[in-house]
Amino acid sequence: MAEPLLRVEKLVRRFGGITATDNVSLDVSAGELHAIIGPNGAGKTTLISQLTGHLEPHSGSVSLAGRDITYLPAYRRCALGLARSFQITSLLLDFTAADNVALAAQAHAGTSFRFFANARKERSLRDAAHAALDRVGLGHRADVVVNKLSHGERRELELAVALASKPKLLLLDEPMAGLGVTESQRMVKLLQELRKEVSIVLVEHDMPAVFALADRISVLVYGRVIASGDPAAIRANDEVKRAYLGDQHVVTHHG
Ligand SMILES: Nc1ncnc2c1ncn2[C@@H]1O[C@H](COP(=O)(O)OP(=O)(O)OP(=O)(O)O)[C@@H](O)[C@H]1O
Repeated sequence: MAEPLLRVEKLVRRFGGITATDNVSLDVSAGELHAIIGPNGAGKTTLISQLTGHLEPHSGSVSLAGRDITYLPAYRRCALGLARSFQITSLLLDFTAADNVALAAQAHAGTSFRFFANARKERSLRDAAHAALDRVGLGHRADVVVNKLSHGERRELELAVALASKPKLLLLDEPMAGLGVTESQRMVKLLQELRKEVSIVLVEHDMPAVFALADRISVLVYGRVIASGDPAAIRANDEVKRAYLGDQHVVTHHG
């Protein structure tokens, strides 16, 4: 079998007496959309932070395309093709949508933020920014200051920012959070498009969205993966039903 794009092995991270990720292991193949679900406090964000390099594990390992990245700093992982879209917005509110993406493209290209004036003018950065904005359907809003964008548009812009580094693997932490029904349907459609080009790890509480999008789902409860499988297997898993899905209305109206 081909080597997975991402391999997580026995990742342990404690906070005082809490084991936030407790021997978490999972594989993500190239082209896969792998969702991670679980109740509040299950360790999803802690897991993502260890994948991006914002948090060090106490033990275990993470490898990307066969390379051990467990202790690489975040910027080196980004250069290797890992991008994260944050649960809490990291956009520059007084800058335009295009500026935000151009800056991300510039950071990826390795040039200093001191030369931001150039990010605006530099043709290749501007083109990369517009291409990323087009991919998320925000091309027509390129020159709008982030402050004037709607919440849904900001979420889309965060995706464009993440795409600016041309990632192999995109880590998305609750992209649907705070979106209304129409906006989250748009986000699902957008992710359905993006997943054709980039592998995705998706942490999300919106179960209809997860079940509409995922190839595979891992369920975290108290820091442990209690099940991993395709959506049908997860939906039918008794332990998952007991621990998490319970009576939740798991339908696929985003389909
Ligand atoms: N910096 C920290 N210091 C202390 N405890 C932490 C820290 N970060 C997370 N925790 C604890 O680790 C556990 C896992 O938290 P985490 O935020 O990873 O869960 P989550 O599944 O992402 O939750 P949510 O769905 O609410 O975002 C929780 O018990 C949390 O209180």
